Amino acid sequence: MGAPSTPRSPWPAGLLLAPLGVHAGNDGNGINDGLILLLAMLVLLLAWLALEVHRRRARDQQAHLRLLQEREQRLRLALWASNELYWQFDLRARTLEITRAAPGQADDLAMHTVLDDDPRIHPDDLPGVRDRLVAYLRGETPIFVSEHRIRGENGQWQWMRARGRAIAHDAAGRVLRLAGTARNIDALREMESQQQIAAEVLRNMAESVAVLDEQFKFVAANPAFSRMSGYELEEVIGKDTSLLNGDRHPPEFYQQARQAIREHASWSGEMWQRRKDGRDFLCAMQCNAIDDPGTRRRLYVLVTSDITERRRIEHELRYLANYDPLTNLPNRTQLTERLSHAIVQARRSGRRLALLFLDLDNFKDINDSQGHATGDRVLRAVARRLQDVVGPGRTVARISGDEFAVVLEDIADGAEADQCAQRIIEAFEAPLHLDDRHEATISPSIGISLFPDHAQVPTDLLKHADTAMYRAKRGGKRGHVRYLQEMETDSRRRAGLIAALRRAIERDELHLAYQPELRLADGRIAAVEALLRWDSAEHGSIAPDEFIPLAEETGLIVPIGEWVLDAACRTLAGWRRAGVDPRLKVSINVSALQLLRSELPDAVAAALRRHGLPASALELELTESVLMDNAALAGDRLRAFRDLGVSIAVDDFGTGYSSLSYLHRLPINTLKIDKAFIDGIASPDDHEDATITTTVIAMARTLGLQVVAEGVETAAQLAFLQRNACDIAQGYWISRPLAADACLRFLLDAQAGAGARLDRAGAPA
Ligand SMILES: Nc1nc2c(ncn2[C@@H]2O[C@@H]3COP(=O)(O)O[C@H]4[C@@H](O)[C@H](n5cnc6c(=O)[nH]c(N)nc65)O[C@@H]4COP(=O)(O)O[C@H]3[C@H]2O)c(=O)[nH]1
Repeated sequence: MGAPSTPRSPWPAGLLLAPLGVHAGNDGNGINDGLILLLAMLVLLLAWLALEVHRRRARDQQAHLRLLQEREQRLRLALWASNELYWQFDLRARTLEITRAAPGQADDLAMHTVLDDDPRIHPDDLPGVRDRLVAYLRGETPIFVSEHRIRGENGQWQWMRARGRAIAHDAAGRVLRLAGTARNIDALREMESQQQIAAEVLRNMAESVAVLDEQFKFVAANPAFSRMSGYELEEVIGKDTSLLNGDRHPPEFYQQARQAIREHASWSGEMWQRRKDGRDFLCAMQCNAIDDPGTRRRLYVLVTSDITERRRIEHELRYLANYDPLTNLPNRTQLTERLSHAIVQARRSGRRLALLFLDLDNFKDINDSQGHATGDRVLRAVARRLQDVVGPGRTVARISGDEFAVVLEDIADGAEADQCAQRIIEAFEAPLHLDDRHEATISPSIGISLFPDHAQVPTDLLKHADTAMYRAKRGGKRGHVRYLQEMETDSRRRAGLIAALRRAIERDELHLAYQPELRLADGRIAAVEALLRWDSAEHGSIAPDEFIPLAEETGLIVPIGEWVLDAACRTLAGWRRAGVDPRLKVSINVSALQLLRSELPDAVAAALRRHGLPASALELELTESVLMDNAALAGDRLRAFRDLGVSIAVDDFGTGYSSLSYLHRLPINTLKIDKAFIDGIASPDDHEDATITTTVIAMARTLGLQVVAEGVETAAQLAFLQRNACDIAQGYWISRPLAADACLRFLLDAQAGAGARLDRAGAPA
């Protein structure tokens, strides 16, 4: 478009002037005619001009109309193609006029206009729309722009983005109408929201996600990448991923991974990487190739998780599953595995293998008396000692608690296993070094089983070695025993007895027998010893020598001992009420485990209180070996009993190699000379027993201790004891252990008579 040009005349200027010049010289008529002609021509000319102007205007109008139509067509096309609609909003009437372009019937585009006198904007978006409108009307924004939901023709909410401006004002300049375009942006918003979610997911992912170019240079990465690698994004963009390579893999490893990604468009695996701070971390990686649709270049998306910690925990769990954390020795699981392997080898080579099953003697006592920390130190020291003795090539395992095992592969015969067991026992004679100041001495009992002689599979080898170990224990501990088939019945019985013993109290299968003790000086029954009896519903009557060791091993002796204490006190209290001499004492046997438990003095005091007995009515019997084995604690415990007023007897005296001078330092009242010595005192061939007995009696007298002779079976023995001024005699010659009511009759009869009735026919209980 240019400046409007002046309309040009269809006649050249010379033509208009030329007729005027021709008639310039004519007279009057000639002048009139000429004038008329001239006027006529002028009229014609004017008429022609008017016509021409009219035609021209018509042409211009048509051209303008075409232009307008063209423009309108273009506008329709633009509206239709851009998917926009045209709107006008009347601020006073609050009506919204919407015009859309849509294909008409004749393949043209038609405009459809609808007037909405109740435009519905989503209530959540309404305040925002209002604010933006007000901002525009106040001139705060150059145009009105808003994204909001309106109710569409189908009744559904649709997101629209509207842009518009004022198109009409009133005289005061206030805006009357706004107009503009708007488009549905549902799809756009959906896409934006998906992009936002994807971006948010990437941002919050624990896995590091990095995008690499074809040369394996970083293009992008999420925050987890920085957390994992220690590098900020800007430090790595454009850098090669080898920036993270450590030296845990050879360079070829990384090359092969890249090669695999290039060839297969995908790679996954584990890789050690190095953080910015130099620490290595183990990654699980997944790398996939993608083709950027925009640039058509190939990219790699690398998703990485740090599995260092997970792997460490896995290792730890595997270690815990196979090793004992206290001693670092293989545990039972690992032992079984190694045994299986060793069995396969032995089968191939035709050689033997031995399994040594070790249990520490009296370990329970150490644990109970000196605490678990000391117990743990002992176990660690035992593990070291065992490894030293058997040598590095052999498996030493800790099975549980104080049980260990040694596997001897490739041995010729059982004798070789015996020798190794003996070496172990001797090695434990030297004290174990616990720390700079503490030592402990402990011995093992060892059971031995052999492949192929005794078993074919690890579990049986273990079971048989365990059985043999129990036999070694019962054989006096600190020894080794090889498995024999016959032991099987034994161990089955043991297991059965233990199970039955656990239920003995609740099933009321226990009772006490009482054996009177005779004062030789005046024939009075000074005490009765309470002896435990067990009549098992399944196993019949079991001797204390059989079930007491089982109760001690299993710890059942603690509740059973409490039961004995209570039952003995109850019986004595009943007897007292029945008229028995109140000077009569009841003595009960106390096992090592009971002594070691700090609750025993309180339990004793409580039982006495419960049954209204004075402390002087109770005597506790402890075997000499219990006192010797627990020397450190025994003194304290015994003093607690002395403070209570309860007396203490040393049972089985003479069997435990203790010195009287040691025992003298303990607050004890009575020595009970073991039956083994009494058996020989009246025999003319056995001077040794007689000498020992008289010496013990004499020494005890000088130390102010009372002496009881156990197991007196004959009148001759009794006479010997009387002659040698023994204080008290106990044994079948005086009375067998009696049931409580029988014992009561015995006591009352004895009181009634002049001295004890020597009841050789008394029914044993
Ligand atoms: N051959 C023979 N034996 C005689 C004679 N006089 C007594 N005896 C037996 O010798 C044992 C004496 O008990 P002990 O040395 O304390 O030895 C007891 C004691 O160490 C233990 N025991 C018994 N009752 C209990 C208890 O309640 N608690 C604990 N911890 N141990 C107990 O069991 C062991 C055996 O007890 P019992 O079988 O009752 O055997 C009793 C008794 O019946 C005799 O003239 N000749």
